[in-house]
Amino acid sequence: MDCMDNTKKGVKVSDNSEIISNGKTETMLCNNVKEKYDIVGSKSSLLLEERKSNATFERFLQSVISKFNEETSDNTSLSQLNLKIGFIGAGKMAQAICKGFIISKLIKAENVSASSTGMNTSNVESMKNIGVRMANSNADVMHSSDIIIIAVKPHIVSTVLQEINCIEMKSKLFVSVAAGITLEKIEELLPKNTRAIRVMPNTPCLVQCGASVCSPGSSATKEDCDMIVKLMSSIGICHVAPERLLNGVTGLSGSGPAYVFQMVEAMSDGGVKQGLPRDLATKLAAQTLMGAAKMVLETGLHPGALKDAVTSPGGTTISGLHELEKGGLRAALMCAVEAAAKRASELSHS
Ligand SMILES: NC(=O)C1=CN([C@@H]2O[C@H](COP(=O)(O)OP(=O)(O)OC[C@H]3O[C@@H](n4cnc5c(N)ncnc54)[C@H](OP(=O)(O)O)[C@@H]3O)[C@@H](O)[C@H]2O)C=CC1
Ligand SMILES: O=C(O)[C@@H]1CCC=N1
Repeated sequence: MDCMDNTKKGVKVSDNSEIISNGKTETMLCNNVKEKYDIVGSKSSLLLEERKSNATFERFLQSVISKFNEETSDNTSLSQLNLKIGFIGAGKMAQAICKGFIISKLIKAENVSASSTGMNTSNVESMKNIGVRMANSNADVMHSSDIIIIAVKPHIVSTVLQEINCIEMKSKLFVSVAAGITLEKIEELLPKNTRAIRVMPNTPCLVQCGASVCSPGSSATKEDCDMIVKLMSSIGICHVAPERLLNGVTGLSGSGPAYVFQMVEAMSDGGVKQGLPRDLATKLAAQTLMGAAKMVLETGLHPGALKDAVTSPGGTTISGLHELEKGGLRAALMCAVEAAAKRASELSHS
């Protein structure tokens, strides 16, 4: 979606599968309007000039500012709800979401509980350190929460849902982040008409830069979906999409951080081979990836156009790009998304 277009609001999964965001400005890394102004106004101004007049730029800034104000008041009203959130599973994804919510100040740590097997004491300690109450059982989490986030491995989901099925859950909203586990399966394992939503998040939720997509179940209301979009948007971006796209989302943004971590590691290795100290090489690699990603999001320009702007005729970059082509980087990334999506689909049938 073009970042100039901040006028779309509301959440819906339309019949023709159009995906509409919550209207939040799609600049994950900038929660601060001043920062947005600085970034758009300086670093990428040359690129912006190619496609935007000053008047358009002003409109863009205005929309960013009003969006920021709207988001702030939205978050305030949501935090006033004093929502009680429970995590069944206290591992990597639960911690990323949970810490993200607490850092965003949308949810108070004292309103969060979590359960786990208890065997991984570092998970327990990590949750306790951020002020989350570790419950004695999954049932305890259920009783003390309005929204229950299922964050166990996919093959454990059935066991957990069967275990808690006996509890009164009319007033509860279920959110599953488990890869591949369909809403049909989740709804089948819960009492009829239970409100459920599937979300595919990613670990950068921890640093408010998550990319999430959610699909509402058959009994979830628009209000339920809006609430989850708002919650997940407090820790990144969140779109609503038909469930049939979720395996693809899993292959792209769910698993994607791992692909990028490998790229950072490999680029850092390249720097070290050129004699750079490891710390500096890793920092430069990560900052370069972040900066490039931010330019895609902030300018709305095609990544190919941004690539061309780095690449001087007969210069250094084209030599590097040629090597990436020879190594099949683009095909490898496409295959990675495809393979991970296929695996998500297998999980739904296992
Ligand atoms: N990691 C990621 O990047 C992403 C993960 N997901 C999904 O999130 C889910 C969790 O993955 P992840 O956080 O990586 O996995 P982890 O292994 O880190 O966490 C799983 C958690 O479930 C707990 N657990 C296991 N059995 C039970 C049980 N019977 N009752 C309660 N808790 C239990 C574990 O307990 P203990 O702490 O004792 O081991 C652990 O805390 C998966 O379904 C995955 O598909 C989705 C998007 C991204
Ligand atoms: O690897 C996995 O199965 C999970 C789901 C998406 C990211 N991690």
